[in-house]
Amino acid sequence: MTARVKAIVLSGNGTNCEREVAHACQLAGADADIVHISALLAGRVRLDDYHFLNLAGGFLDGDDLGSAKAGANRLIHARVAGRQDSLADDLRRFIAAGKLVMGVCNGFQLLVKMGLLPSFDGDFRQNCTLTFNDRGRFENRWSRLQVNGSSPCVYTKGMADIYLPVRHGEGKFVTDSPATLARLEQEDLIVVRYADVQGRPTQDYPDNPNGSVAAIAGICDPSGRIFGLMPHPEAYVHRTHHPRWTREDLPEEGMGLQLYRNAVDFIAAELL
Ligand SMILES: NC(=O)CC[C@H](N)C(=O)O
Repeated sequence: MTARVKAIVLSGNGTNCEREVAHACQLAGADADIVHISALLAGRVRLDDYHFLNLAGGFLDGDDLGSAKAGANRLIHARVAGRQDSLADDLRRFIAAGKLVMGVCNGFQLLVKMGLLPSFDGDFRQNCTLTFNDRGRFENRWSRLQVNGSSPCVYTKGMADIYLPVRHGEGKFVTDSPATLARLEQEDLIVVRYADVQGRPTQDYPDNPNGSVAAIAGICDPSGRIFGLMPHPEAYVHRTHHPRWTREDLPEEGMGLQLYRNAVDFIAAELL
């Protein structure tokens, strides 16, 4: 029997996209388990048994303290039952083993607030955040994304542009200093940028829905294996998810699925 790619999708404390993410992983050829975070903390399920960790969108802890902030503290500090390790220790081992982590929307906020992105030198230090949209309200709309073909990102390999929905109140990407932004640019860790109709990165609303600096919609770590983005790839895996599917001639497969396919293919080639 051939080995299968095993994806884990975390749920609980306010996630709401875990079923869509698990479905996308399955369509891409992986086995996918939705696992409540308490099962990991209780030691009933082990991260080690998986190849691909998915942090889904939602409203962790009701966005209290800022989106994903309380969730980040939980993952960093809570001990796994019967062990000295926290989930963050498990996560660091998972990452050191060359496994893949993708965070979408609330999951991206979680990765950034845990310091797992961009983690320039594997230092897991927080130097970016996602804060309130410039318009001061929740934005629910479709976005054009320009893909940086020079980035090491495993997930966007071979892709030039993507069309995906955003749904968030705190999607404005900012850095702690101009030096952090410069380094993200120099190392090509900015993977996707909000773009206008011509496909050019833009600061203008609504094409840039939140006012993110340098039109940043998603970034990766230097290995390209940890990736976070505000738009939702799991929400466009079929033609009928597209807002104009009854009027436009579209391929059967939605553009978001390729990100999951690239992840699963990478794992099959490198880790199985
Ligand atoms: N869809 C989401 O994951 C939303 C993330 C977060 N609750 C926000 O509004 O910014």
